Amino acid sequence: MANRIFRAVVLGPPGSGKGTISARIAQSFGLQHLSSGDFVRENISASTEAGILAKTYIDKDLLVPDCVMTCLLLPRLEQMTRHSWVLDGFPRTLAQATALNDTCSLDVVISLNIPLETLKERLRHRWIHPASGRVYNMEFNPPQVHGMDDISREPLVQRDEDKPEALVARLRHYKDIAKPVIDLYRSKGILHSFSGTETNKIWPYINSLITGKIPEVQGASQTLPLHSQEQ
Ligand SMILES: Nc1nc2c(ncn2[C@@H]2O[C@H](COP(=O)(O)OP(=O)(O)O)[C@@H](O)[C@H]2O)c(=O)[nH]1
Ligand SMILES: Nc1ncnc2c1ncn2[C@@H]1O[C@H](COP(=O)(O)OP(=O)(O)O)[C@@H](O)[C@H]1O
Repeated sequence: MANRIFRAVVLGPPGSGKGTISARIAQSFGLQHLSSGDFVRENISASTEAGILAKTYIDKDLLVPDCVMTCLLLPRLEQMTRHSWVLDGFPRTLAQATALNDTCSLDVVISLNIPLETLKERLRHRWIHPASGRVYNMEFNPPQVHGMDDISREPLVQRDEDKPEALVARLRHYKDIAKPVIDLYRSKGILHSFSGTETNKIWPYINSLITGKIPEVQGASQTLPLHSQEQ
């Protein structure tokens, strides 16, 4: 468990492994894992005002507007001033990065550079358990029982936005809006970029980066829920 507050953000296009790597960071270092996609999906399931609004954009394969995302995310982060966390999926735009900057300071920003063909292939095989946000890949981390979540045994689904026809436009759009965010964190001196086609090969480098940033971390710690609801 970290002895001081530590905050990391993981940036990357859809399918780059933000969720997978953030879950490993959370588990290895005892941090909370916060996922913007999960927040959005929770709000859609709960039919909150923000969730209903967000769904109208997601249904059109669009990003949720900055003001909706910041209203969803920032109050949660403000409640977690005494917790260390790793955040994936936010910020995605410069406006979100600026709003985050006004709320808290970050120790590390990890940017994942994964080739386009690899992203397409991964997302084609990505299946999720909607209720928990648990993510599977039919090749990389298949479920124990085909098509079923390992814990609840409920059916897995493929998200509409992961279907091949929606993918290329999504990935192109990511590049355009991510550049100023990456430039901002590079100028602050906290950006660390990792390239490759396999999460398992990138992971040791990320692990050693974070170990170096929080030397007081006592190695692998307790297992936490991957998609934490903690306040
Ligand atoms: N084949 C393969 N799949 C991976 C690898 N790393 C992650 N995945 C899978 O690729 C998909 C996208 O990963 P995810 O963490 O959801 O990416 P995100 O959209 O950036 O959060 C998921 O189905 C993962 O299980 C890898 O190294 N190889
Ligand atoms: N920071 C954000 N800004 C705008 N929209 C977001 C943000 N995070 C999540 N969303 C919306 O929720 C959807 C699902 O998010 P996520 O699970 O992070 O998907 P992926 O990593 O596959 O893009 C996104 O496609 C987008 O519409």
